[in-house]
Amino acid sequence: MNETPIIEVRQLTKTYRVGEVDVHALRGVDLEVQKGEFIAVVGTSGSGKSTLFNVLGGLTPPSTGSVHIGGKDLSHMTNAERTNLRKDTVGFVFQKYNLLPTLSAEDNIKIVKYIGGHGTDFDAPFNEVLRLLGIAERLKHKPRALSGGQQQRVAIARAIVNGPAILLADEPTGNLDSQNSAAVLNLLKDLNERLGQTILMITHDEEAASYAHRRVHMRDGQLLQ
Ligand SMILES: Nc1ncnc2c1ncn2[C@@H]1O[C@H](COP(=O)(O)OP(=O)(O)OP(=O)(O)O)[C@@H](O)[C@H]1O
Repeated sequence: MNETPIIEVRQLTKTYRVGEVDVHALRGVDLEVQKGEFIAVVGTSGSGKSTLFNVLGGLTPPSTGSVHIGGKDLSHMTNAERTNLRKDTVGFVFQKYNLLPTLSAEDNIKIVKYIGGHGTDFDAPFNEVLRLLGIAERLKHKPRALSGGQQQRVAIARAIVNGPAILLADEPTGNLDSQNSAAVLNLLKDLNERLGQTILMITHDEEAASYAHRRVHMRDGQLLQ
Protein backbone atom coordinates (compact mmCIF):
# COMPACT_ATOMS: atom_id res chain seq x y z
CA MET A 1 0.00 0.00 0.00
CA ASN A 2 1.36 3.42 -0.94
CA GLU A 3 1.59 6.00 1.84
CA THR A 4 0.14 9.46 1.32
CA PRO A 5 2.99 11.61 -0.05
CA ILE A 6 4.26 14.16 2.44
CA ILE A 7 4.24 16.74 -0.37
CA GLU A 8 1.73 16.52 -3.21
CA VAL A 9 1.67 19.27 -5.81
CA ARG A 10 -0.82 19.21 -8.68
CA GLN A 11 -0.90 21.54 -11.67
CA LEU A 12 0.57 24.37 -9.62
CA THR A 13 0.85 27.77 -11.26
CA LYS A 14 2.10 31.09 -9.97
CA THR A 15 1.84 34.29 -11.96
CA TYR A 16 3.27 37.55 -10.71
CA ARG A 17 1.86 40.78 -12.07
CA VAL A 18 4.72 43.22 -12.68
CA GLY A 19 3.27 46.53 -13.86
CA GLU A 20 1.38 45.61 -17.04
CA VAL A 21 3.17 42.32 -17.50
CA ASP A 22 2.33 38.82 -16.23
CA VAL A 23 5.38 36.78 -15.21
CA HIS A 24 4.56 33.08 -15.26
CA ALA A 25 6.98 31.77 -12.61
CA LEU A 26 5.30 28.33 -12.29
CA ARG A 27 3.41 26.82 -15.22
CA GLY A 28 1.72 23.61 -14.11
CA VAL A 29 4.07 21.87 -11.68
CA ASP A 30 3.35 18.31 -10.50
CA LEU A 31 5.46 16.82 -7.72
CA GLU A 32 5.14 14.03 -5.18
CA VAL A 33 7.60 13.60 -2.34
CA GLN A 34 7.43 10.58 -0.04
CA LYS A 35 8.37 10.72 3.65
CA GLY A 36 12.10 10.11 4.06
CA GLU A 37 13.10 11.21 0.55
CA PHE A 38 15.98 13.60 -0.18
CA ILE A 39 15.17 15.43 -3.40
CA ALA A 40 17.14 18.05 -5.27
CA VAL A 41 15.35 20.58 -7.46
CA VAL A 42 17.89 21.74 -10.03
CA GLY A 43 17.46 24.57 -12.47
CA THR A 44 18.96 27.72 -13.88
CA SER A 45 18.38 31.18 -12.46
CA GLY A 46 14.82 32.37 -13.02
CA SER A 47 13.40 28.89 -13.67
CA GLY A 48 11.00 29.16 -10.71
CA LYS A 49 12.80 27.21 -7.95
CA SER A 50 12.47 29.83 -5.21
CA THR A 51 8.85 30.46 -6.11
CA LEU A 52 8.13 26.74 -5.71
CA PHE A 53 9.96 26.75 -2.37
CA ASN A 54 8.00 29.77 -1.14
CA VAL A 55 4.68 28.22 -2.13
CA LEU A 56 5.55 24.88 -0.46
CA GLY A 57 6.51 26.69 2.73
CA GLY A 58 3.25 28.65 2.82
CA LEU A 59 5.11 31.94 2.25
CA THR A 60 3.53 32.73 -1.15
CA PRO A 61 -0.02 31.79 -2.21
CA PRO A 62 -0.27 29.86 -5.49
CA SER A 63 -2.32 31.21 -8.39
CA THR A 64 -3.97 27.90 -9.35
CA GLY A 65 -3.49 24.21 -8.61
CA SER A 66 -3.18 22.40 -5.31
CA VAL A 67 -0.53 21.78 -2.69
CA HIS A 68 -0.97 19.21 0.06
CA ILE A 69 1.57 19.11 2.86
CA GLY A 70 1.22 16.14 5.20
CA GLY A 71 -2.19 15.46 3.64
CA LYS A 72 -3.44 19.00 4.36
CA ASP A 73 -4.57 21.28 1.55
CA LEU A 74 -2.61 24.54 1.78
CA SER A 75 -5.29 26.55 -0.02
CA HIS A 76 -7.86 25.68 2.64
CA MET A 77 -5.65 26.77 5.52
CA THR A 78 -6.33 29.89 7.55
CA ASN A 79 -3.48 32.35 8.10
CA ALA A 80 -3.03 30.92 11.60
CA GLU A 81 -2.77 27.39 10.20
CA ARG A 82 -0.23 28.56 7.63
CA THR A 83 1.81 30.16 10.42
CA ASN A 84 1.70 26.86 12.30
CA LEU A 85 2.80 25.05 9.17
CA ARG A 86 5.89 27.27 9.02
CA LYS A 87 6.53 26.81 12.73
CA ASP A 88 5.95 23.06 13.12
CA THR A 89 5.87 21.24 9.80
CA VAL A 90 8.46 22.92 7.62
CA GLY A 91 12.02 23.89 8.53
CA PHE A 92 13.77 26.44 6.32
CA VAL A 93 17.42 26.88 5.39
CA PHE A 94 18.55 29.74 3.17
CA GLN A 95 21.73 30.64 1.32
CA LYS A 96 22.48 33.18 4.05
CA TYR A 97 22.60 31.53 7.43
CA ASN A 98 20.66 34.23 9.35
CA LEU A 99 22.11 33.29 12.74
CA LEU A 100 21.80 35.69 15.68
CA PRO A 101 25.29 37.22 16.01
CA THR A 102 25.23 37.73 19.79
CA LEU A 103 24.31 34.14 20.64
CA SER A 104 26.60 31.11 20.68
CA ALA A 105 26.05 28.39 18.08
CA GLU A 106 24.38 26.21 20.69
CA ASP A 107 22.02 28.98 21.84
CA ASN A 108 21.12 29.79 18.24
CA ILE A 109 19.78 26.24 18.03
CA LYS A 110 18.27 26.09 21.51
CA ILE A 111 16.38 29.37 21.22
CA VAL A 112 14.11 27.81 18.61
CA LYS A 113 13.14 25.12 21.06
CA TYR A 114 12.16 27.74 23.63
CA ILE A 115 10.20 29.76 21.05
CA GLY A 116 8.57 26.63 19.69
CA GLY A 117 7.17 25.91 23.15
CA HIS A 118 9.13 22.71 23.53
CA GLY A 119 10.54 23.86 26.86
CA THR A 120 13.98 23.08 28.12
CA ASP A 121 13.69 19.36 27.61
CA PHE A 122 16.64 18.69 25.35
CA ASP A 123 15.85 15.17 24.35
CA ALA A 124 17.68 12.40 22.56
CA PRO A 125 16.96 13.67 19.00
CA PHE A 126 18.38 17.07 19.94
CA ASN A 127 21.57 15.52 21.23
CA GLU A 128 21.76 13.38 18.09
CA VAL A 129 21.43 16.53 15.96
CA LEU A 130 24.27 18.16 17.89
CA ARG A 131 26.39 15.06 17.42
CA LEU A 132 25.72 14.96 13.66
CA LEU A 133 26.67 18.64 13.42
CA GLY A 134 30.28 17.64 13.93
CA ILE A 135 31.28 20.89 15.65
CA ALA A 136 30.96 19.83 19.29
CA GLU A 137 34.04 21.83 20.32
CA ARG A 138 32.74 25.02 18.65
CA LEU A 139 29.21 25.09 20.03
CA LYS A 140 30.08 27.79 22.57
CA HIS A 141 31.47 30.06 19.83
CA LYS A 142 29.59 32.99 18.32
CA PRO A 143 28.76 32.72 14.60
CA ARG A 144 31.56 35.11 13.57
CA ALA A 145 34.11 32.63 14.97
CA LEU A 146 32.78 29.87 12.73
CA SER A 147 33.45 29.16 9.06
CA GLY A 148 30.61 29.62 6.58
CA GLY A 149 30.12 25.86 6.43
CA GLN A 150 29.95 25.60 10.21
CA GLN A 151 27.44 28.47 10.34
CA GLN A 152 25.28 26.77 7.74
CA ARG A 153 25.39 23.51 9.70
CA VAL A 154 24.20 25.39 12.78
CA ALA A 155 21.40 26.93 10.69
CA ILE A 156 20.41 23.46 9.50
CA ALA A 157 20.37 22.14 13.08
CA ARG A 158 18.18 25.11 14.07
CA ALA A 159 15.79 24.35 11.19
CA ILE A 160 15.22 20.74 12.23
CA VAL A 161 15.50 20.82 16.01
CA ASN A 162 11.73 20.94 16.52
CA GLY A 163 11.30 17.89 14.30
CA PRO A 164 9.65 19.38 11.19
CA ALA A 165 8.22 16.85 8.74
CA ILE A 166 10.04 18.57 5.87
CA LEU A 167 13.29 20.49 5.56
CA LEU A 168 13.31 23.00 2.69
CA ALA A 169 16.82 24.16 1.79
CA ASP A 170 17.21 26.94 -0.80
CA GLU A 171 20.75 26.99 -2.22
CA PRO A 172 22.27 25.92 1.14
CA THR A 173 25.77 25.80 -0.37
CA GLY A 174 25.39 28.92 -2.52
CA ASN A 175 27.87 30.94 -0.42
CA LEU A 176 30.36 28.17 0.29
CA ASP A 177 33.62 26.88 -1.15
CA SER A 178 33.81 23.23 -2.15
CA GLN A 179 35.14 21.94 1.18
CA ASN A 180 32.47 23.70 3.22
CA SER A 181 29.81 22.69 0.69
CA ALA A 182 30.78 19.05 1.13
CA ALA A 183 30.50 19.35 4.93
CA VAL A 184 27.01 20.87 4.65
CA LEU A 185 25.84 18.33 2.09
CA ASN A 186 27.20 15.45 4.18
CA LEU A 187 25.23 16.76 7.16
CA LEU A 188 22.03 16.83 5.07
CA LYS A 189 22.75 13.29 3.89
CA ASP A 190 23.33 12.10 7.48
CA LEU A 191 20.13 13.74 8.71
CA ASN A 192 18.24 12.03 5.93
CA GLU A 193 19.83 8.60 6.39
CA ARG A 194 20.07 8.51 10.18
CA LEU A 195 17.02 10.48 11.28
CA GLY A 196 14.82 9.88 8.22
CA GLN A 197 14.51 13.64 7.65
CA THR A 198 12.60 14.45 4.46
CA ILE A 199 14.60 17.07 2.53
CA LEU A 200 13.83 19.17 -0.51
CA MET A 201 16.91 21.07 -1.62
CA ILE A 202 17.03 23.72 -4.30
CA THR A 203 20.32 24.11 -6.11
CA HIS A 204 21.78 25.07 -9.46
CA ASP A 205 24.82 22.92 -8.71
CA GLU A 206 24.78 19.37 -10.15
CA GLU A 207 27.52 18.31 -7.71
CA ALA A 208 25.33 19.33 -4.75
CA ALA A 209 22.36 17.58 -6.35
CA SER A 210 24.30 14.32 -6.50
CA TYR A 211 23.92 13.97 -2.71
CA ALA A 212 20.14 13.58 -3.09
CA HIS A 213 18.27 10.33 -3.88
CA ARG A 214 16.42 11.88 -6.73
CA ARG A 215 16.72 15.04 -8.73
CA VAL A 216 14.10 16.89 -10.66
CA HIS A 217 14.86 19.64 -13.14
CA MET A 218 13.04 22.92 -13.32
CA ARG A 219 12.90 24.79 -16.60
CA ASP A 220 10.74 27.81 -17.45
CA GLY A 221 8.39 27.15 -14.55
CA GLN A 222 7.95 23.45 -15.26
CA LEU A 223 9.41 20.35 -13.63
CA LEU A 224 10.97 17.75 -15.87
CA GLN A 225 11.20 14.43 -13.99
N1 LIG B 1 8.01 38.62 -6.09
C1 LIG B 1 8.13 38.57 -7.43
N2 LIG B 1 7.53 39.48 -8.21
C2 LIG B 1 7.63 39.43 -9.55
N3 LIG B 1 8.31 38.49 -10.23
C3 LIG B 1 8.93 37.55 -9.51
C4 LIG B 1 8.88 37.54 -8.07
N4 LIG B 1 9.60 36.47 -7.63
C5 LIG B 1 10.07 35.86 -8.74
N5 LIG B 1 9.67 36.50 -9.86
C6 LIG B 1 9.97 36.11 -11.26
O1 LIG B 1 9.56 34.76 -11.40
C7 LIG B 1 10.49 34.02 -12.18
C8 LIG B 1 11.02 32.84 -11.36
O2 LIG B 1 11.82 33.36 -10.29
P1 LIG B 1 12.42 32.44 -9.12
O3 LIG B 1 13.09 33.36 -8.16
O4 LIG B 1 11.36 31.55 -8.59
O5 LIG B 1 13.49 31.57 -9.91
P2 LIG B 1 14.76 30.79 -9.37
O6 LIG B 1 14.87 29.57 -10.22
O7 LIG B 1 14.64 30.58 -7.90
O8 LIG B 1 15.93 31.79 -9.68
P3 LIG B 1 17.27 32.07 -8.83
O9 LIG B 1 18.08 30.79 -8.93
O10 LIG B 1 17.90 33.22 -9.53
O11 LIG B 1 16.85 32.40 -7.42
C9 LIG B 1 11.56 35.01 -12.60
O12 LIG B 1 11.23 35.49 -13.89
C10 LIG B 1 11.46 36.10 -11.57
O13 LIG B 1 11.87 37.34 -12.08
